[in-house]
Amino acid sequence: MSSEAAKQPSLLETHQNDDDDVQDLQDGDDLSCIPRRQRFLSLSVPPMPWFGLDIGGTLVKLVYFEPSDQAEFPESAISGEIERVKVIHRYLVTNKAYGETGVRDGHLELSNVHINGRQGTIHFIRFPSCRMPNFISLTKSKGLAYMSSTVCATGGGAHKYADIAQMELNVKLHKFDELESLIQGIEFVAKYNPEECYFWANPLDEDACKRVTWPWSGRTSSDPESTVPDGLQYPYLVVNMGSGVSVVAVYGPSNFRRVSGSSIGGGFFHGLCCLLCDCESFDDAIELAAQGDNKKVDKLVRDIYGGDYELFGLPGDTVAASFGHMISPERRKEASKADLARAALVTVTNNIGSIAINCARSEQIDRILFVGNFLRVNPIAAKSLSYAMDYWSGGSKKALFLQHEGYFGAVGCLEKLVVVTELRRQERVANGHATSEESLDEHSLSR
Ligand SMILES: Nc1ncnc2c1ncn2[C@@H]1O[C@H](COP(=O)(O)OP(=O)(O)OP(=O)(O)O)[C@@H](O)[C@H]1O
Ligand SMILES: CC(C)(CO)[C@@H](O)C(=O)NCCC(=O)O
Repeated sequence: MSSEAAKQPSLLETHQNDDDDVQDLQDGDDLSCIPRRQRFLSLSVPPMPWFGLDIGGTLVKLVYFEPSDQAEFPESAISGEIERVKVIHRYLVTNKAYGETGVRDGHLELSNVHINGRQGTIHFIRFPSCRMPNFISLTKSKGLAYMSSTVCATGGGAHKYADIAQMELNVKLHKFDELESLIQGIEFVAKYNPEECYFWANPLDEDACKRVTWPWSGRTSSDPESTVPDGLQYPYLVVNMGSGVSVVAVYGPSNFRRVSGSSIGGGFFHGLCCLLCDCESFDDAIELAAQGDNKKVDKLVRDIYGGDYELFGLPGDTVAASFGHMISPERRKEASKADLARAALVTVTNNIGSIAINCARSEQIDRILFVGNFLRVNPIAAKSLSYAMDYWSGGSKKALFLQHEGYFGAVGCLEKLVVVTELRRQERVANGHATSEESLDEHSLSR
């Protein structure tokens, strides 16, 4: 972090785009001077802006819904409130970076989606979880919390930060379970993006290897003439590779079970690379690993057998012992930082692959969906998992991947606005404040 940035430890150090005219949130701006209007809070639909927040062990994922339909503001909205929403909106969508650490993944933007009865675009933003205290201070100092008095949050941090949000911001976090949000988010995004799901064909063949779309739409296709291959039908297995790893078997909408997990995940890889290779960031660690050779570090089956372990079908180039060569001082001298980073990557990937195939076998599931930010900028892991699922299942099980990798929890949480709206409506009906329209609205709480 630059010394300039260090003086301003907030997410709000803007890196503006080329457009000089963009009106932005500046350090002097304080939106809380615009009076809070009870009118908004008296409606059952939560006030804009709408956010979904997934506060994970390493990264916070923030998704922001930008309405594109006409009813952006209720007729009752006052100009101050409208201005405030517009300023926040401009700030979020005209910047690609927020300070040193916040990033908007513009390439993932998802338009024409429907959330809570509104049509619009979802924007995807992430920043390190260690910046949460700065995020809260910023939200407080800029008065942003006045608008979003209803925040849907998931991930461990939704619990960890609930009291602080209440005390510092007077904001109630509506907490939703991270795995339920994850599955809901996956199904939501895949429904809107036909290109979302893909697999790697010929994963280990550099020339023939390619990404192939796996049409999700196939899951609902009843057209017997259809040549579209099967989509992601139930049941499917989700392997969420975040800081830690959770494995979830999904049998139908709202019917899922966490079947396994592991602490040897993205956090382990990142931590080990910082320790052994002096990496400053996850992206550095991945870049370094791409240049390394794990065979200089890992002991292979052929190092032990002189070839394959035929009786039990273990090929000679299978890793027998991760980091196994490192007991030798000579080998330690020969192994470069890149080799160590590659070995760390292979260790984590193999461990996850092994858990995934065992879970898929015991649950009798053929489609294995790998998600989570460990897969960000990490095709080595994705290709290796693809090969492993195919090899160890004799071709019966398939590794599938999703474009929005680590954002599904936040999206599922955003969709939970439907639940919050319903709760607000019920509260208003119970208190005798509901309009006749609200009283008649039988919004579904089914998901
Ligand atoms: N820019 C990044 N900074 C830090 N880690 C990153 C980054 N990009 C990818 N990663 C990897 O993604 C992992 C975090 O993934 P993800 O955001 O899905 O999980 P999380 O929600 O933080 O963790 P958990 O679900 O275990 O609470 C890190 O451990 C790291 O391996
Ligand atoms: C603790 C969570 C669920 C937090 O997201 C995740 O980091 C995880 O699944 N870790 C692995 C825990 C285990 O060993 O099962």
